Amino acid sequence: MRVDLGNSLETTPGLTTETLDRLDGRVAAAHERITAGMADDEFGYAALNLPQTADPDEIYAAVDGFDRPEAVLTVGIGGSALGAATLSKALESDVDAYVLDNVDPDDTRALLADLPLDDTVVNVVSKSGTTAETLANFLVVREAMTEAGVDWTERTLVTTGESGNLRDLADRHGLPSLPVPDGVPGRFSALSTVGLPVAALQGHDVESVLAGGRDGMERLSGSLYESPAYAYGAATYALAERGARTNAVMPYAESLETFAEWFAQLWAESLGKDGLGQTPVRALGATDQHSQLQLYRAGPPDKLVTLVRPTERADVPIPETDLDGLAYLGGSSLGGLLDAEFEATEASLAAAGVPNVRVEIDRVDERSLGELLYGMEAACVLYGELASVSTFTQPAVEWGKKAARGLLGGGDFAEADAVDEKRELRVD
Ligand SMILES: O=P(O)(O)OC[C@H]1O[C@](O)(CO)[C@@H](O)[C@@H]1O
Repeated sequence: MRVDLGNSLETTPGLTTETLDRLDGRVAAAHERITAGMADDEFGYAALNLPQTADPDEIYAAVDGFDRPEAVLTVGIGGSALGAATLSKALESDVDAYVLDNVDPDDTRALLADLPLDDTVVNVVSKSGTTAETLANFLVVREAMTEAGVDWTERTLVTTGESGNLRDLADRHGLPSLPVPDGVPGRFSALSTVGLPVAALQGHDVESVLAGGRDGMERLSGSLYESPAYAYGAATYALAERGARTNAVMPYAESLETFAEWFAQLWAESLGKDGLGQTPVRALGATDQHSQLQLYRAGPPDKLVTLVRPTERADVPIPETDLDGLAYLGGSSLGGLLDAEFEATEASLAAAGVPNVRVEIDRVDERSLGELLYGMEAACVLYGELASVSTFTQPAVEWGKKAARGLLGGGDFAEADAVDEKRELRVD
């Protein structure tokens, strides 16, 4: 993973090399805190040890009991689904990967109708084992399998904590199961038993993903000038402090679209605390040049754009053409056009004084993905240290969970009562 901060200097909002030099002292102190937390496997900081503590053999052993399936369906939500989804979106496989991480009846019905239920492994993941959406979806999937005459106990892998509904289910039915890593919040668990089983089922090299994570670990240092992850974390923090309250993450690769979704949870749930934070926007290049770029260039000066690309990619030639005006495309290639668009967008933002940061990986493969995921996790931890927020908790999400549970009769919660007090101004 390589980071180029050049287009965040002298922009609006913007940084200077003096700013970064001053910040580097705080990065050194933050790095000391981070490494101490890693050394003690402290809650949260333990996530940054995963490339060394995750055991590929444990993951392979858990999935080896399944014949190579036609499809794998992940039933989970948030960090329990997005790490696996990022890897399966990015890496090609002849095992189709699906994710059920919402409770939309139309979508769920359509998905179950399409799935080869007798040749699908259901990968149900919940750290807590109590998340309503995940458990509701699992009950629906289990019923669908039963109605299709499929023995769901033969096709289900459970990844969950030491206790809870899912652990009880796995124990009761003797299901293959994996633990979740201790002290790791879900959004930081991609490089673990949470995010890697799908990659193993799809035939990807889990050890290479973890090796990429170790590459990222080795780059952590006491200076932002020596660590791409810390450079990104420090620059995004300093830009937020100066008004860049939005960070549009815009990968120029369809295979990295879900990475932007994974990043959004990591950034929002870790840093959105105490009235602070930086709003992650999921964007995609070149598509969103024709959708959001107008706002990024000519809207309020409150944004940073993170442009991500692989520097090596397979390509597709654009045929020569005799169509007037299109000759410049003929003989080029789609990858060449995409890279030209990347560089043009980057320059376009700079010309408008909009801060943007370039993040590049060699190619979209297991090792580069492992390093990218690890690098963004480390960047997030550093940002949290600099901002002095509680990076590894997410208390604000609990209110809504209690309200929904109360509305469904799952307990007596004041939050559910508050739903009835909604202020109305209806326009029918
Ligand atoms: O893995 P679990 O416990 O089902 O939680 C799923 C997701 O829900 C959250 O706890 C937020 O509600 C996320 O932090 C987490 O990734």
